[in-house]
Amino acid sequence: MHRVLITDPLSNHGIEQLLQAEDVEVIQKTDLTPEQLLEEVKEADALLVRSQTQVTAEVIAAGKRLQAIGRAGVGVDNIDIPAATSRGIVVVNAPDGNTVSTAEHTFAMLISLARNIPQGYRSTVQGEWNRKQFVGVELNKKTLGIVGLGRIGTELSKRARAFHMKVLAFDPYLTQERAQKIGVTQATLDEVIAQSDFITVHTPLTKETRHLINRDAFNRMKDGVRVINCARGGIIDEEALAEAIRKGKVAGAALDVFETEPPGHHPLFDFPQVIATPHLGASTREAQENVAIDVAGEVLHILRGEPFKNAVNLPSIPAELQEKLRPYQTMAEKLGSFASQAAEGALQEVTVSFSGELAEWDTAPLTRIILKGVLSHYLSDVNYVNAPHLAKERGVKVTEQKISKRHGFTHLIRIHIATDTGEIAITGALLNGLGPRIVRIDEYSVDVEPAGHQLLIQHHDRPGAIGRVGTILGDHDVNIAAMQVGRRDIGGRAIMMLHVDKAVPEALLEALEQLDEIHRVTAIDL
Ligand SMILES: NC(=O)c1ccc[n+]([C@@H]2O[C@H](COP(=O)([O-])OP(=O)(O)OC[C@H]3O[C@@H](n4cnc5c(N)ncnc54)[C@H](O)[C@@H]3O)[C@@H](O)[C@H]2O)c1
Ligand SMILES: O=C(O)CC[C@@H](O)C(=O)O
Repeated sequence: MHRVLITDPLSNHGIEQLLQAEDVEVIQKTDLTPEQLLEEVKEADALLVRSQTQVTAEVIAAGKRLQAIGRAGVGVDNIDIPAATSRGIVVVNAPDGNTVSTAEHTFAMLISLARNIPQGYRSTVQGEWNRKQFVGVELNKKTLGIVGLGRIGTELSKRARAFHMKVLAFDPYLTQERAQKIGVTQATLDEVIAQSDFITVHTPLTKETRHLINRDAFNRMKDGVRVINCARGGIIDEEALAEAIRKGKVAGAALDVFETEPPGHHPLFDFPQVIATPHLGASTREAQENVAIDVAGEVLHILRGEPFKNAVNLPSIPAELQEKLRPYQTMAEKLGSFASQAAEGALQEVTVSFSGELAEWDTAPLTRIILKGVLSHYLSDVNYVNAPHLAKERGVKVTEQKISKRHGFTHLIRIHIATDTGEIAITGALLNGLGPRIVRIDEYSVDVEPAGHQLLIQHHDRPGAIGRVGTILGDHDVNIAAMQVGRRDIGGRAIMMLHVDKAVPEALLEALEQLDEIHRVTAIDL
């Protein structure tokens, strides 16, 4: 039974699929104190949040069973992603579900700002009839500057164009072609700042975007500019904004998000030119149902070991590529595990080479799975989410290579492991009708199914060696299911690969090592 803890208000309709799932227990507890959250998360297999719950490294450490963290929304700045990745916990979000709602809220803030609607409302309901104080401006023919032309920025630009605004957009990933397609003018950040009558930000909050709109930016804006932030508090430097309003540079500001939330009585609220809402961009029935449905479905897939998308801490894999790579995934992990068990010494480097048809594909997901197989021999709690992170943390160099030439096989995966005392290379292939096979161990050709209990014996090629090994296994009641022998030269170095029916006892390993033609014996369990 999977336990899913939900700590922010989510649409029940959205999480219906979780509530109805027979293999899921849903615990909904909102407004938890940090201490209560640390207690509740201990037994959770998945944690679902919106933007209020702070999923800190401490919370993640307390969540010993956590496999997934689901964010019912876009921004994941309330989740310690590196801490989750380090623990191998997948973080998924719902990037599309609240796009329209937030674009509409931003546009509502734009119009409210232009026409002083909140101020007019407050004055009128207080019994005033002040028709001179709230004179506003038209949006028609004005310039809207958008910083961040992603999902929300793009939807907002459509609405601005419908009001005959000129739209300037700055986004490092915006192409001229796309700008023309959606009817905006691609601009630099400086041009947006200097030429816009209204400036709105729609970027994530990152170290690059924190205080992107700062004092220097305000000084370069048009007099009477109006600014909007429905993205994340902190993209606009609030102190610099207050100063720009005081100096008369900024005619108005509309804020849905704040550097600290809730903001309490924020100094900016003392300015009549400032209008504010409590992070309502995504607060519509439609958005909340969308994001809850999306993220609940993703979490369910993760808990059930099914394919999922929208992982924030994993590269997204196109469905077509997922289908291509799926047959190789099990083999990749087995090969990685075999290679690390066959290696001797402290792991230093892992080099993965793909040849044949595999060399033509994006094989990074397979490299992740191989790395999981390799590291699982040395570390517990390794999965393909944290494998690269754990390798890097331990100074293990990981290299991926593509080799176009074929070796008689339609594709090959070769894993070379270098340790502080030596190296070994294992090559595998997926044979039609036979499944995964190890076809080379170092320079020896073999045909080994990477499964069950294996014995890898490195020995000197000598008459009777095989017989003596067989006798010792028999003496220890270990039956041989299959056996492969490979050698370089007659009388030279050679290997035996034995597939045996049960785990190899330590006493058997010691007995084999007594034979003077034996160099090394390794038990490998897959
Ligand atoms: N107020 C709300 O309730 C609410 C709701 C949804 C999203 N948001 C916030 O809005 C943000 C944008 O959401 P989205 O769905 O459009 O995200 P998105 O990822 O689709 O778009 C973000 C865009 O910002 C651009 N960008 C990144 N760094 C930049 C920089 N330094 N300068 C200019 N552009 C930069 C990216 O290239 C991308 O195109 C989210 O990160 C989230 O924080 C707020
Ligand atoms: O959940 C919310 O209400 C806000 C979500 C929003 O900030 C987001 O980043 O998606």
